[in-house]
Amino acid sequence: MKMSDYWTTMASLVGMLAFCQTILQLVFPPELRLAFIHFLTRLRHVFSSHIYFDITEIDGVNTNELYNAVQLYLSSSVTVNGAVSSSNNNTRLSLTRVPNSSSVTFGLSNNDRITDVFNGVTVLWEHVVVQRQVQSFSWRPMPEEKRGFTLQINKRDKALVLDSYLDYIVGKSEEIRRRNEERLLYTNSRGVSLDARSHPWDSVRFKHPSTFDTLAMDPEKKKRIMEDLREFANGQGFYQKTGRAWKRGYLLYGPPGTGKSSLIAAMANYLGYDIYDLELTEVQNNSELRKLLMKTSSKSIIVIEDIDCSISLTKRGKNKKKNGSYEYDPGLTNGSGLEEPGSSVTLSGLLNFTDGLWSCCGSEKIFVFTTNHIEKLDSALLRSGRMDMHVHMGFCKFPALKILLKNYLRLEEEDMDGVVLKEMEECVEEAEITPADVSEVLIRNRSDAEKAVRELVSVLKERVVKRRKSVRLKKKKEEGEEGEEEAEEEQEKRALDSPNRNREVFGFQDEEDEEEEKEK
Ligand SMILES: Nc1ncnc2c1ncn2[C@@H]1O[C@H](COP(=O)(O)OP(=O)(O)OP(=O)(O)O)[C@@H](O)[C@H]1O
Ligand SMILES: [Mg+2]
Repeated sequence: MKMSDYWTTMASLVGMLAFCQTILQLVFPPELRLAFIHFLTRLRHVFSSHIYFDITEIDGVNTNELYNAVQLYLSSSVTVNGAVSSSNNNTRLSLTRVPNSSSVTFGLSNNDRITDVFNGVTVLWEHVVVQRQVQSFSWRPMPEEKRGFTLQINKRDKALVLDSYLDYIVGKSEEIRRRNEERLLYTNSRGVSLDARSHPWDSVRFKHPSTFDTLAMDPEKKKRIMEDLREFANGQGFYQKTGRAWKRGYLLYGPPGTGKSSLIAAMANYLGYDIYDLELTEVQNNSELRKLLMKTSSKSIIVIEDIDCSISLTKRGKNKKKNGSYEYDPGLTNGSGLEEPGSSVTLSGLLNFTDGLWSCCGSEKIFVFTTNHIEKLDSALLRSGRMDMHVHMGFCKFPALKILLKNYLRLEEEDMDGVVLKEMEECVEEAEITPADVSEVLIRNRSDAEKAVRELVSVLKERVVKRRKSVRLKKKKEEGEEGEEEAEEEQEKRALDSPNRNREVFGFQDEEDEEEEKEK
């Protein structure tokens, strides 16, 4: 064919295309045009040797976890698997960097394609993004996008893809997430639309440095928690065999600053789970609570912090409504008993949240409640099955103190003066000091380890004196006596500061003797 003939044919083809497009636009109104294109696509699929699978971002009401898995898997294929990226030189990649994230994420651009090879079979992925129809009236300012991946495979490879390729992708994506060591922290806010397509949780990258190594707590207790978590994460078979929902509840209780939130972060880092921090006061009713639960993904920790404060708890039976339901006083009544309209998260709603049928949608979920006042909680909330493990986070003891010294000052036990260590060991429990307070002293003096230890010892002693004073005062009040408090306090201080002080001066010997007497 001559060059001029070639160009003539090309020009007539382009002309024909333009004509067809004009006809299409004239004949079909915009809504019908899309349907017609869909029809043509289907027609092509029927006669094609290929089969297509659509994996949409939203699956009915829930987020489609397979979509997220494919996205993560493909983004890693693009960067890690040279074979894939080199065969897709024309692929356009989108680059994203989420706030708080250190890494850049690659992804397929809208409506772009990429090939992947699995067990010698080549498959084609397309990232399909379609603008939703802009409605004449909408509460949402921006038109929404409908996203999904289309997987194109040869019909003869269908069995292989369905049997193992998709499982492989899910497994691989989980591995990538764990490796990235970046999890998401979700939170809910009031008034978020809960329709099927929207996501009621806002998320940020979660990079909390707390781990079980940095956590100051009794090593035995720590070991038990870690074992429990490990057994839970590996327990799919067990939960299935015993007919239990694959979930576990933890109640963390103890005074402020003892590490409850730090433990939650350590759990998330240990298991590689996301955290859903549920702000209960922002939830308006049970049905909203249920919808929030439905939109959580598996492998996650659902946290309600300070359950006794975020929502003022009324024990079951105390605040029974006429219709037989029980309710929380969400702190809005100010004790007046007048409830704000629209706020009716009930105790049974919360119990269902943790233990009802809905709690099993998705699997591998851990519920964690924290409180400073366990005695305020309804016993129904605390029973096994809801809160399987109760963890008391208490004041700092000597083993925990050693962990803090190691973390903050890099001081091992053997690096320290034996006398100082002994002093700390003797004072720390009686001082009733929280790990947060110890951390504060150590952070303040972190550039000078010696000074930090000195200050810590003096803080511990001061607290011991104060505590003994308050105990004595209390005792005297009970006995109705007035005492020589000042003099006794002074004597106590001198005893603690004396270089020749021994256990008798400290008064420990007396206490032990007393205890021995009692035992006798
Ligand atoms: N057990 C601990 N191990 C290590 N650090 C701790 C521990 N407890 C407290 N801290 C330090 O104190 C700070 C406060 O701790 P955290 O927020 O975990 O306490 P909390 O028990 O959740 O307190 P609250 O009841 O007020 O929420 C943390 O930043 C952490 O550095
Ligand atoms: Mg906390």
